[in-house]
Amino acid sequence: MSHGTRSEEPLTDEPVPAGRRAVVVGGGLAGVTAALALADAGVGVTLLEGRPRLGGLAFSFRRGDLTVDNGQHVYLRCCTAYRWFLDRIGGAALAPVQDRLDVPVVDVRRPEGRRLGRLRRDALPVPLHLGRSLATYPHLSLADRARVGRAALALNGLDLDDPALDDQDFGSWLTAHGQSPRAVEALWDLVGVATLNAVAGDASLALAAMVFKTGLLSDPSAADIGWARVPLGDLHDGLARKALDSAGVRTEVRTRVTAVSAHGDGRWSVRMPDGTIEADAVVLAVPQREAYDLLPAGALDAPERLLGIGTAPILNVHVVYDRPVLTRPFLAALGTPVQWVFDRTEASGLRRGQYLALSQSVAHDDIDAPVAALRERYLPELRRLLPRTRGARVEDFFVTRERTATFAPAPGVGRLRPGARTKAPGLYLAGAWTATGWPATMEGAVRSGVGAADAALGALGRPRPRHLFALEEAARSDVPGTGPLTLGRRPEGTGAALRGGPGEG
Ligand SMILES: Cc1cc2nc3c(=O)[nH]c(=O)nc-3n(C[C@H](O)[C@H](O)[C@H](O)COP(=O)(O)OP(=O)(O)OC[C@H]3O[C@@H](n4cnc5c(N)ncnc54)[C@H](O)[C@@H]3O)c2cc1C
Repeated sequence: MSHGTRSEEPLTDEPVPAGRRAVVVGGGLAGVTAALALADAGVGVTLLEGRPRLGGLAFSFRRGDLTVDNGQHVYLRCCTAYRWFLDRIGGAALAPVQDRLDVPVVDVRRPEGRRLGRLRRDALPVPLHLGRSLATYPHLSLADRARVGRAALALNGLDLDDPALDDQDFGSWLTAHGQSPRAVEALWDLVGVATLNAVAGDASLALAAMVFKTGLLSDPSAADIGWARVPLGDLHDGLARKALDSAGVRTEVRTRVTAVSAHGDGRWSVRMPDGTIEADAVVLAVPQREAYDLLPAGALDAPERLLGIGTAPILNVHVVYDRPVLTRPFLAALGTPVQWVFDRTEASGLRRGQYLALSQSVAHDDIDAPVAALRERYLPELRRLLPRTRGARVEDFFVTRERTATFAPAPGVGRLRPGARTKAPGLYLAGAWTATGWPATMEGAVRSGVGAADAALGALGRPRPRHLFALEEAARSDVPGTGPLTLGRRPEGTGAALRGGPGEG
């Protein structure tokens, strides 16, 4: 195989000049981003993906007449890199952001019955934009509301560049700042579990502070929630593929890379079951375990650190009812194992009834449970949460399990996440698990792809495409002197992605 031809048509009359060829391994959001960025800079790019589709951990599949997402994905207005990505692939209009943050939160445990609260923002400057919502949030006592305000201000005062933050857990910090177990459950974990895929006690203070500071306290509109109104696959596979094709990237799916090796003259060989591709730069945009397996000796000082980055599961419970049972696009729940519920009807193509997806983060207890047990657990909970389900018939019930949905954002994980550059010239790392400063999100994945492409373009002597998302360089690295791109400080406001974030009955 060589770059410059696709199966159907020649990409260009001009062959890509020597010294300007790159292979990107892995067609998740990180890899697609890196491939687009490199191709936009005039590099000849081959993108190799082991599965039959692009999109990595954020994909869709067919189940009868339904198009199902493997897991509900949402993002926030402050996810500027992911929004740039949506624009770049021509998908922004298909995944719009709500006009103004509005999250219905239903508590079903209260003695007086089911109670609805709202987390909303006003058109006021930070932090006043959340003041009214917090002051009237019915799931917290008056005293807790006042203490939450004080803790939010203290959180906002933390310096995200202080490496000591990553050694502490968020739960202990919250306790030390007067947060009651109820405040943790009804507010901090409500947001934190969905964004970090960990409860406060298991989360790095650095990552939690990053999420809350950027998502809630950087800009009044930062936490407005966006989600795809079409199947994820339409964006991350269909439109991404189109954009790659028109940028001249040669994309090979069902192509698993088995080895990556350096020639010694600065060039690289990328081996697949049916051949080898030569390149001047290689971006490994695969999960950390696969990256560890593919990294040549000496590429990182302590490659075993990659194996120290844990993973955390997310379960999605899918229920199709014979009638509408939820009147909002999504809701969050308290006092029940149900975390977030989304209306998936329109995006899935369902014509009759309503399709709900329950997004269950930190799903260690459920991830291996049989479907029958999950059905027995969740259907009664939905009857408590959504009264209209009580008279409705369940037409379909199934689950999707992502055992390694995210990296575990545990204290100390920051030290284990490598930057984009390796010690092997021409070899770069990308993936939501690399040192982006973000938790495992679509935003982090896109940022990492931009970072890897930036590093490769510098080495290849190619100018950065003007429209490419701008990350700021940060001087943190596990490879002294290489200065990889890490924390992209938000160019225009910022934030975090709610996982399982966005619908009341
Ligand atoms: C259920 C679920 C819900 C989520 N919810 C949200 C959310 O609401 N908001 C949010 O922002 N994020 C969410 N995330 C996280 C988000 O999906 C990921 O952080 C992001 O998609 C990771 O992208 P990536 O490119 O870094 O990695 P991946 O998506 O893992 O891509 C890596 C790719 O490399 C390929 N690959 C691996 N080895 C090889 C090889 N040897 N050769 C070729 N290809 C290879 C894989 O097949 C894969 O396609 C969720 C994830 C899951 C699973």
